[in-house]
Amino acid sequence: MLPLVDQVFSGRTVTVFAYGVTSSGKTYTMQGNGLDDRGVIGLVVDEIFKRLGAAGGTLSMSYLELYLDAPYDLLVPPSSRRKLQILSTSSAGTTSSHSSAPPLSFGTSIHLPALSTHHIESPEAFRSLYAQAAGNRSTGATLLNSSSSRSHAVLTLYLTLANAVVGKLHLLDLAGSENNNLTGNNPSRMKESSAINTSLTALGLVVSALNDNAKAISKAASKGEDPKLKLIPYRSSSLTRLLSDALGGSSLALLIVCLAPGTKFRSDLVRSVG
Ligand SMILES: Nc1ncnc2c1ncn2[C@@H]1O[C@H](COP(=O)(O)OP(=O)(O)OP(=O)(O)O)[C@@H](O)[C@H]1O
Repeated sequence: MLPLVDQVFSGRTVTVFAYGVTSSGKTYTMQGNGLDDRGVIGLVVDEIFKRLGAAGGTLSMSYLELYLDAPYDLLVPPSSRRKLQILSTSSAGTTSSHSSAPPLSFGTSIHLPALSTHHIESPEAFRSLYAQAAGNRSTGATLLNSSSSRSHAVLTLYLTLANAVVGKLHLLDLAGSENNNLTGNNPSRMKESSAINTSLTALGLVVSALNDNAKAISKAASKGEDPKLKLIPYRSSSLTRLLSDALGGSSLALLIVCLAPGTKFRSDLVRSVG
């Protein structure tokens, strides 16, 4: 993780995903279990604050969930919960139905004008805000996990350094891919499961198209030709749309694959690492 924090401090956009079948430990990996057993999020925030002392600068956060493919702000009280609008900036630089981007923008071409951002003064302040927000996340019981995440959670840390460098870190706890025969899902859980599986497929197709394009570019370069590039299907889900700036280009991503033990997860294991 430390090299990725270096990259955020040099102004890159970095994304860390926890991916895997339901109940494989994605939430545990990302958020840990208290101060003595910190997950990726707690460890990264502590590291950023350690470095901020020397570099000078500020840290802010936003935290949203994608539930049934729609974004909701986790940092507002549940009573104020409403679906957020995702706006795209056209190539001409104007935002459809909005003229200017918020100062801390989710992406250079994607904006969520109503998404709240919060300045964080210390790791303790972060922990308090994060704990409240994590409690607002949509969870439900399945046969495989009594507290299964029914949404993708996207925590974004916005770093603004004294030297004007701006870096961004997305930390994603993806909802788990699900086999309804194993989870014993009821009809509403099946609707959630279908949205989860559809968006994970969309993410896989984006990554696959990016890899194909990278290969096409290097093959064409070796022959001195122009590469034939595929259209990247960012618009096929809210997840890939939100992350369109973070997947590809000069951005970096790390996929943490969580594997569940047991023969019943064999095919999921093969798919996850394939
Ligand atoms: N490495 C680990 N050490 C100890 N407990 C773990 C570990 N990984 C997971 N667990 C426990 O296993 C259970 C399921 O883990 P978790 O909720 O993180 O799975 P998940 O992949 O996020 O599931 P879902 O996709 O259904 O939300 C939790 O009770 C969690 O505390």
